[in-house]
Amino acid sequence: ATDITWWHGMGGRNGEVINEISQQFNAAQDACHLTPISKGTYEEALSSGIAAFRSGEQPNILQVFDAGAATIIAAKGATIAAEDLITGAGEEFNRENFIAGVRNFYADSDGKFIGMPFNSSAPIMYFNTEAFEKAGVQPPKTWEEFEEVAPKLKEAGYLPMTASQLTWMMVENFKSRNNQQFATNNNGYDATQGTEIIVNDENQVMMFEKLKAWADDGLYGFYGAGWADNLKPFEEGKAAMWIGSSGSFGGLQKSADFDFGAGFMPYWDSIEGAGTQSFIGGAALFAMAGKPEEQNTCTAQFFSFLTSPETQVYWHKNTGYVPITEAAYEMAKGEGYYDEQPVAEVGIQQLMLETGEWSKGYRLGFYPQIRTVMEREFNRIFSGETEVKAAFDTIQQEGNALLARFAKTAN
Ligand SMILES: O=P(O)(O)OC[C@H](O)CO
Repeated sequence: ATDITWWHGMGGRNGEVINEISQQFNAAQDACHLTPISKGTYEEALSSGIAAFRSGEQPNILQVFDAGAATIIAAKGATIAAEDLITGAGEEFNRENFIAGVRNFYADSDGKFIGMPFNSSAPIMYFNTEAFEKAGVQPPKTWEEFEEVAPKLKEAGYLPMTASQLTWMMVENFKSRNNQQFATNNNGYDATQGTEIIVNDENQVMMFEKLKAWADDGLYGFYGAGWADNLKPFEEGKAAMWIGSSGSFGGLQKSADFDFGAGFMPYWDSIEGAGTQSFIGGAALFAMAGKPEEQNTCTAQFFSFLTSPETQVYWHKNTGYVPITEAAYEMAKGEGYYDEQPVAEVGIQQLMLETGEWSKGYRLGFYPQIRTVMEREFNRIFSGETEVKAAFDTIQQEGNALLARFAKTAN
């Protein structure tokens, strides 16, 4: 068999399911043998993959998260477009088979798939059913409703809300859910040169002033700006709501020992045109260049295997990532899966909400580094070291300096 390797950035239950689908691929045929290797976090997988490419030791497949899309797409000669790889290997491929929300994020300006969408997610609102029953309130659809119910949840003895990765939730998806422009040049899609982020605007600043005020009033718990910092109080049954990834559903089913439901991530009723879909989250798989043809053929076959309805539904059910093809979504529906597990449908429904002018996605170079600047400033906001507006002015300035540097390298 021809050996191929897949570097990824997943751990926990999702990492286990990656191993399971790799074994399923290996068992389904004899010509190729796939070895998945966890490189740590999404950030670590991206930097390891790029470093390995520079030294000629790249894997066949690299998982790259949404935030790293522009970086990997612009890395000259580092990847082979997934669509070219698949059709070149004689496999069937049709963009229209994919749900609308995933078609653009990892594609070039002509719609050609550069990355192969794999684990697509939405940031959703999980809620502890008993907390809402005890408080006698309904899960909020808007942040205005949150402001009404949060004091009652607090009175009932709960921390009303925590939220995962604030950059993803409260900046990127604040922009998408509220149909707010995130960057010039059509959110970065139309050009790399001259693209600037827009984050120190009135509405973005308002979101964080609210979060800070809610934190000061004990209505929102901030335990750090990173991925894993805020889930524990929800898992322990102390927080009534957690804004987290739909891709955390598989893990939560094992770790949360109580009934929970989910709804869409709230938006602001006060912002005109708000309530649009969220950006596609999660990651895609990139075929690294410089590999022998027989290995590329195996990579193409694995990409086809991954998008088969059976594999997609297995992945969806075991992790919570959304089905990325219409056929897989229909298969899950046809099996009655969402009657049994309505939480599992929330992510895909949120991705299928109305498309706003600014909800289709973003393409920003060095964006993982911009997120790091944001995280530093968010920690300073919640520790009281800086005012919200000043923090976002800093993010705007440092973020745009990073974008300008990226534009030079992409020249
Ligand atoms: O936790 P995930 O995999 O849903 O990813 C969330 C973000 O999109 C990653 O940047």
